[in-house]
Amino acid sequence: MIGQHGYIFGQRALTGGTNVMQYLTLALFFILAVWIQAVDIEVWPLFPLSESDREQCRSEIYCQGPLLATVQSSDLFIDCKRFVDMPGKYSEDIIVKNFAKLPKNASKDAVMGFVTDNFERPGHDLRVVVPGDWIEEPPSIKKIKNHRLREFALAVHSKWKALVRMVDPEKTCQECASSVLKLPHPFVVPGGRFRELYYWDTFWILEGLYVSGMCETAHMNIKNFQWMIKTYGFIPNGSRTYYLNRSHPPLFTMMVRRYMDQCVPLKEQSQYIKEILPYLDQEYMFWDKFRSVKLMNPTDPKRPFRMSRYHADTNLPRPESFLQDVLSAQTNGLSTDARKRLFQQIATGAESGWDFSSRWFNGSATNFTSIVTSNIIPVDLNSIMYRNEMILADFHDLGGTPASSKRYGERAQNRLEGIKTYLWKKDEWIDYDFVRKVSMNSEKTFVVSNLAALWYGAFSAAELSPTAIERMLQKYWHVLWGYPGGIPIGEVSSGQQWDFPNVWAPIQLHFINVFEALASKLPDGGAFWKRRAVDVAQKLINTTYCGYHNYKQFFEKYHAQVVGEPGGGGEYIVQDGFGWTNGVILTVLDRGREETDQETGQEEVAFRKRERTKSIASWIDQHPFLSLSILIFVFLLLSFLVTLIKVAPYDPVGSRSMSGILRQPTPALLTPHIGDDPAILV
Ligand SMILES: OC[C@H]1O[C@H](O[C@H]2O[C@H](CO)[C@@H](O)[C@H](O)[C@H]2O)[C@H](O)[C@@H](O)[C@@H]1O
Repeated sequence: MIGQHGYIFGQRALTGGTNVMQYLTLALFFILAVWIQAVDIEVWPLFPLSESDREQCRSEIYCQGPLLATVQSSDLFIDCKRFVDMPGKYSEDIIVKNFAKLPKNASKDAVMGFVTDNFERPGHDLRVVVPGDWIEEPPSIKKIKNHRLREFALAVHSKWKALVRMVDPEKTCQECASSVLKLPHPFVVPGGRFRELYYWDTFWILEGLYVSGMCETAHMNIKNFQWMIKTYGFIPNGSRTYYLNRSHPPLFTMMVRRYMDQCVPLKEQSQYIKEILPYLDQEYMFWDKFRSVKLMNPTDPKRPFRMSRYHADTNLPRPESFLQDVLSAQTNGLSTDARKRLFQQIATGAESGWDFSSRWFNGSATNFTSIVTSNIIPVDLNSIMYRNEMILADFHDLGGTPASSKRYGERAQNRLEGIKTYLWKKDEWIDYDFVRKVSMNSEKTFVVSNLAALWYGAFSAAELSPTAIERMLQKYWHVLWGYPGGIPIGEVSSGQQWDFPNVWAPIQLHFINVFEALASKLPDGGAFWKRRAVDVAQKLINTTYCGYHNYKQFFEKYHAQVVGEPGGGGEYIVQDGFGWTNGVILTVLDRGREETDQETGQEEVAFRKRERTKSIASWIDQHPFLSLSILIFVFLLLSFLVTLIKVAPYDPVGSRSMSGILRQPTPALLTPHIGDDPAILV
């Protein structure tokens, strides 16, 4: 771009008559352009936005102010999110004026009347769309031989039709108030109360879409993220104005990498990288500029470690959980400043995606005044950033910008050393509180993020051998394999949703990947770890399958101790849908085709037998008289045959006797059909 400007300038300079000054200016521009390319990463973004430029949520309805406070404090709905998802029937100005007409201390009924008069139901400004690339039976699902699992996968696959949304401009007037971000393309929502696009959820949703053969829908989500980066300079938590002051775990670069591998033909990949890189650089810049903390490097103080933290840009209650946040502050009688700090820390907890977890508290997780998310250097976030830096180094290399590639490589190396210095504790990684300068979680209660560096490969393979990883995993045997419902998020039971006993599908997939990768690195082929991966996969399928059969729902989280039961805790009831659960189920079923195939014989035979029995039973049910007549007829026939055998002369050879014939095994019956189930021999 800079080169292009230089060229145009040069054209004008040449046509307007050449002079030394013009050449000098041209040369100066050229030098500037080269310098800009060479200095630090800070100058890369294509869409530079200063702190003050960055759009904040200023809406008096959806973000802050007396209207929001009055409606939410009136406790009209079970879930505060309901109100901030309601589009207005009029513009914000008109609604605010209508609100001013309400008397001070208006009754609950009066506030409800105001809401009904001025707002539509949540989701009114969104349209459900059936994605164009959705087909009844995608080839990869057809290939699942096990009948029940195939049907299960199809049930999950059919959920995409209910989870894809589009902003619907026709439903509301142009200037009507709404918290919806006007995404240009269709997007996949998690489901239930989550009616908008969610940043990190989308990673696992896309994984499921690949199994469903829906590259186009996956691409639409990616393009929406590109639009967000261009419009806001970063990717918010979700596509609502009230999420504009925080992001989510930064998985976009990894999503793009996977999308490219899955959907972009090899010969188009280098062009695709060139197109997408400015967006990835910009996202990286956001995290680097607004979420970095420099930590002392003891071996080289001039080269501090640049580590990441979560840090929401607000000190107000979260609009979608307004009452909870205000009550947390009130019950603890906090000063104005302390309230602001509390709200900032809570919103930061939401940015982490783990909202909420005992991980973020330096006291009891039931008392929000001890939440310190912003003060923590989290293992998972820094592992994600490390992986992003590695991918960006690779992309710049492929995209023909080796200097940038080198800089990202150096960043990755710096972070790796930082992780080792501050987070690594003998045989796991532990979050670090850089304010108090202590490791979190001093009681040594296990939380799965202590192994998150394994999920993203953020450790030095030279220093951590496969055997050391095996030891590390075996130490937590009771958590990783001790529960029938899968791997719980940790051992602490606090009542928060990112604590025991909740099992989250994405975490199961992380561990399946780790065990598979470990197996591939072991000299004996890693049969043991392959089995462990299958074990986790099997538990995920068992619990989601039973959950679906018992409740006809795909839950957002499950219970570690009771197969098929939803998880709980936190500030809203467990949701049905559910984007990332569906994505992980499809991925696991697709990958585990080998394993499920081995069981196909027995499974299929047992299934068909049950189906046959069921259909015979239902036929009898429908034709009671006919069935009775057949029964009497068979009885009479048998009695007649028995009498006949009794009176027939004894034949010692047996070849022609009835009983002899009945004993003759026919080759067809001896050949096990599908599987060796003895049931088929009858
Ligand atoms: O409304 C409360 C919070 O809800 C979201 O968090 C939870 O759901 C998200 C969507 O599935 C998920 O990404 C997150 O990990 C969950 O904890 C939302 O992301 C929060 O910002 C919000 O405060």
